[in-house]
Amino acid sequence: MHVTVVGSGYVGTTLAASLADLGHTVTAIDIDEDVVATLNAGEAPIHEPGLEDLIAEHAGDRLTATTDYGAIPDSDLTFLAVQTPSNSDGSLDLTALAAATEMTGEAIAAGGDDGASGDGGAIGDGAGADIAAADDAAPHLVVVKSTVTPPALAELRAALASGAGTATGADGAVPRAELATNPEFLREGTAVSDFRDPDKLVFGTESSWALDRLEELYETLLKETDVPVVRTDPETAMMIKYANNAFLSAKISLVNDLGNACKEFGLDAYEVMDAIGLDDRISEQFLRSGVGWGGSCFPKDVDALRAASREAGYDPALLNAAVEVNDGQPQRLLELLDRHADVAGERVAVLGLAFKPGTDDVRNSRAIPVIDGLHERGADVVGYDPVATETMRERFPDLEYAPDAATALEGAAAAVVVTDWDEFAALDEEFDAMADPVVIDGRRIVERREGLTYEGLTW
Ligand SMILES: NC(=O)c1ccc[n+]([C@@H]2O[C@H](COP(=O)([O-])OP(=O)(O)OC[C@H]3O[C@@H](n4cnc5c(N)ncnc54)[C@H](O)[C@@H]3O)[C@@H](O)[C@H]2O)c1
Ligand SMILES: O=c1ccn([C@@H]2O[C@H](COP(=O)(O)OP(=O)(O)O[C@H]3O[C@H](CO)[C@@H](O)[C@H](O)[C@H]3O)[C@@H](O)[C@H]2O)c(=O)[nH]1
Repeated sequence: MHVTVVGSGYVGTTLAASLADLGHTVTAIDIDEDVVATLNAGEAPIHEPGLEDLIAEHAGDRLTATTDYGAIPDSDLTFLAVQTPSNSDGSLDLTALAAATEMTGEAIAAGGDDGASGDGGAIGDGAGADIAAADDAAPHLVVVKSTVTPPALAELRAALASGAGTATGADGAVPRAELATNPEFLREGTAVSDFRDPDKLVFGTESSWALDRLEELYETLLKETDVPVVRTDPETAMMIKYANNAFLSAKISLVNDLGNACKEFGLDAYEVMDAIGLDDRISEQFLRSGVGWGGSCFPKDVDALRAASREAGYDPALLNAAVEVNDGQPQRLLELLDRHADVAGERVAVLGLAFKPGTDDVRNSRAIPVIDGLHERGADVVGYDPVATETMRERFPDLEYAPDAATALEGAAAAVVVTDWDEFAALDEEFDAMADPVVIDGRRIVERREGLTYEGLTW
């Protein structure tokens, strides 16, 4: 199939390159000219293991990038993978996605003589005009990949309809575009392999025609794997996405709540969690306590779900508490540090800047409140991350960034560990170069040993 993907960030680029790898012809559209140039040069605009190889293999062949929405009407379907950030009150900021949706609709309407859909036949040659539709006309399928609260889908439908307009079919006006949802569950750091081997696919459609299109698109994946497919309506599909993220975030917050209690009791939360993870009903995954959850998804999605629920008349108590616990973890880490060192005027190393290992993404990284707290204490902060230095530099341009962990630790009065990069587990004599070997570990990655003043956040 010929697929257009609007938005070439973490999700859109992974989707575009992976669909090309499945054999589809993919046009990636982004408003950022640098992103488009990078893709067309066969390079990845973001750090994601395996992505560079896929792009290098397919760029210029099955994968092309452009800033021009004109490719949309000639494609069989269009994915929307534009960002959906939070407003300052936590609610969903739909501005970018609604604009992209309307522009997609306009491109469909302006699709020209040979039709609004790759195989659907002619529908229109301009928005709002008197248009004679071919008998076999099908609308263009626009699939929302971005994460959008169920109530917000109404706004996207309106934006799509406003852009695309209707054509005159045999039985009267017919929409030129139909909306579906196909939420994404990939994790950063393992995005490419998550796409190829997902836990589930969720198709939210309003017609059997749209469902058939999605089944056709994912045919190879469905044959290669025994991935379960959830077929439902667009709103339920998006609620599944939010419920998934809400559940996982709340699980980590519960683990942190229990972990904080363990710490006060002088117990090791990891020993406790390893044991409860043996219960199939709990599962061993997402039981790692520490400095909390960050990233571009959990914080904003939980906030958007809370805001949308409140708007609908329900205040979700447990989700509110999950956020409260999460917000408290960086503070607890700093309080542990205070017990061992007065860092005013002292060099303090922050090991790990990315919100998790395997990515250069620092959105809502726990490193941000930790660095803020260190600055409040008057510390001289030096940060180190294997790949996220440049992205964090945008947030903290004046911070000192070390080229490696050893340099960051040299002469430091304390070190705090924020990201569980594997390489931190191998650190040993590097700590001996510290002015005072105080290590506060927010991820249980550094080995506790003789000669270190070591504190784990929950152990
Ligand atoms: N990052 C993840 O791990 C992840 C996983 C699952 C779902 N999601 C959801 O997917 C969506 C995208 O997230 P992301 O992290 O890839 O975002 P991102 O910020 O990395 O990328 C968004 C891209 O869209 C482009 N863009 C903005 N407006 C545009 C327009 N009008 N036309 C074309 N391109 C436009 C931007 O230039 C940017 O390159 C969000 O809704 C997010 O919640 C993200
Ligand atoms: O036991 C754990 C597991 C994770 N985390 C933290 O939780 C955050 C999120 O981690 P993870 O879920 O692995 O990464 P994301 O890439 O944010 O992926 C989540 O968010 C995506 C965007 O919605 C979804 O697609 C994924 O399914 C969902 O796992 C990170 O800060 C981790 O450090 C913990 O603190 N303890």
